[in-house]
Amino acid sequence: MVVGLIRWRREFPFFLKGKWRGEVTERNAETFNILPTKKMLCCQTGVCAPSADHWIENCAQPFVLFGFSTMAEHLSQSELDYPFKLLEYINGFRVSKVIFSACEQGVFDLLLQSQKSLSAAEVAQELGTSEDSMERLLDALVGVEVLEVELKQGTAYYSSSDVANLYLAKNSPKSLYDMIIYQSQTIYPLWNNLGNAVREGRNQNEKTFGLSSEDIFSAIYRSEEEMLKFMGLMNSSWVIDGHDVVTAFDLSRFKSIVDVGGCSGALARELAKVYPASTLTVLDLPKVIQTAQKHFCQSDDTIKFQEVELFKEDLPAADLYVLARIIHDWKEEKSMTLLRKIHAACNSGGGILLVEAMLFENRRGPLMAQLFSLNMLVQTEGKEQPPSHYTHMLTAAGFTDVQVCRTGKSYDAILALK
Ligand SMILES: C[S@@+](CC[C@H](N)C(=O)[O-])C[C@H]1O[C@@H](n2cnc3c(N)ncnc32)[C@H](O)[C@@H]1O
Repeated sequence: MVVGLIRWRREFPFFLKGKWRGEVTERNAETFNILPTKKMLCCQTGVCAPSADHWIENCAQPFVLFGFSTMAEHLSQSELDYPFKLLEYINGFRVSKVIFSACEQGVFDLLLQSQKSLSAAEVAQELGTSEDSMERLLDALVGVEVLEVELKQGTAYYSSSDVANLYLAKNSPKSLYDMIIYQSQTIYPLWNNLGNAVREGRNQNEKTFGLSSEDIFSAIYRSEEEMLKFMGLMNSSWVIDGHDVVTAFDLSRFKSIVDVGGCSGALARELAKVYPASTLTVLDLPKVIQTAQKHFCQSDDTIKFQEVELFKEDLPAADLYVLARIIHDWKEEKSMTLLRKIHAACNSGGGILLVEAMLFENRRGPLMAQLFSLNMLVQTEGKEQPPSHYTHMLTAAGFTDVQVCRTGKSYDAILALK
């Protein structure tokens, strides 16, 4: 038993909500440096943590959840008595579907707009659904703590939680609606063929959508509607993760920044907010740039867009190249070609920032990155990697001074210099 962690748990009520029921054993303590004096946890995989306080404030909570709750080999005695966590995982797909379905039906938007709690009959009538089915859906949403319920004279009245209003309502500035729609309508069918992907070792675009598994972006952009949905997915990630990623390092010395494969421009906008003295240019395929300009541009945009076929055309010179979720799409040789090309185009004294969900070196997590890697299997030709792998690739492409920063959220950053 590790005293430091027990103290830490007492101080963070979040951790006591019953989400994690495992004991800390010597073995799972190995995954982290546990610092009893600081009463905090820190990853031991060679990453930078600016300070203990930074970890406590910014990193520790989700990090710990993913780290500890997924180590099957470290299941505690209580988990052996009754497999709470295992059952939660086994039913995880149902929880996802409850949230997906409620978003698709417009439940969260209706509850936000109504300004008062509504009965299942009222929600069903407004949304044109079966009353009994809607009541079950609303109850399940209460169970997963995104709705609240109150009984008045035997009738249940449902209202949104703050979390639902902020992240699940379609028009909230922090809405994850587009992410949910893509997960529900594209990722979920692909994951239905996960077993096949594991057997065959390749993506499931052909089996799922009848499309060639060779050209991954032709499959992803198979129609204008699919392209918009994918771009919406990419866009919504940076609404919640963008700030942490762009402030992982001080990038203010790079006066010209190019976001390579920058899609809707969401991450470039975050960079522009934090580094207003730098110019920001988004490079992407012509049809993506045109769609970004048509559907994602904002009136106060300072970012520029440029159509480039990354593997066929020259790249513009710049001080910093940002590659967010690019390397994880491709086979190693193709990624190396791109990294070498960027190194050649980069101004001297410039650099490259890789943004990816990075695996732990010891292979024990984070669960989110492990799941993303399986997602790369079913949809692309790439995979997620630990920092040492990216470091090796960057060094082989000619970059030096590689620094890694774990944000403690879904995406991490690596900066290297020319
Ligand atoms: C996984 S997405 C990442 C998007 C963005 N960086 C982000 O993190 O939100 C990969 C991006 O690379 C772009 N891309 C793929 N192949 C490309 C190519 N050959 N030339 C230019 N861009 C390409 C895609 O259009 C897409 O925007």
